Amino acid sequence: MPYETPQAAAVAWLAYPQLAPLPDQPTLDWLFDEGSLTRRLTGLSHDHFSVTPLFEGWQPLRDDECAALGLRPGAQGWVREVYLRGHGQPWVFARSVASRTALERGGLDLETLGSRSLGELLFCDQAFVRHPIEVCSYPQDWLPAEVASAGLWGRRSRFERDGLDLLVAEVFLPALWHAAKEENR
Ligand SMILES: C=C(O[C@@H]1C=C(C(=O)O)C=C[C@H]1O)C(=O)O
Repeated sequence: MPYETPQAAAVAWLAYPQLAPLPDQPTLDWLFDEGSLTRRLTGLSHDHFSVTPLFEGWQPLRDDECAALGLRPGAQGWVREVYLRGHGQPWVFARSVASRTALERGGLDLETLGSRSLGELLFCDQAFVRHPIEVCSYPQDWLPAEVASAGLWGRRSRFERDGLDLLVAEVFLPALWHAAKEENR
């Protein structure tokens, strides 16, 4: 199951100009990097990168997701939740969603993605345009229990191709920050 929660956990997604105080530079550098996170993690892990699906299925999307995708509240969508792992450790929790109507119009098969990275698909297809990244302190209740903790940075952005919108949210877990620090020592 995805980590369904009361919608009340209000989440404030902020674009870069709205962010005050700013986090430190290494954090900003990860949060607002517009390149493929899959590729960056593959590099950081020296090719010991993997994707583990946690949940994939149709669900009513959360209110903040419907708002970002311009859908009515409670609209159905495809939900894919995964860990992006380095050396087998969960480094990032990612949740990607798209509306059922947009997916049914065609062109993107998320159901058969499995442990292949969605990032490869998005970044290999030049037609996808990435919209500006927004960040938040990700609600603890929306994380899998084994990594749930308050105050973790999350980010999201919309990838768009011919009217098909995919909203990708990524939450940076403590093991990622640890690995990134080690790399810079
Ligand atoms: C958007 C990207 O794709 C990543 C891969 C995902 C997946 O396979 O489900 C989910 C979110 C992303 O972190 C990326 O690599 O930048």
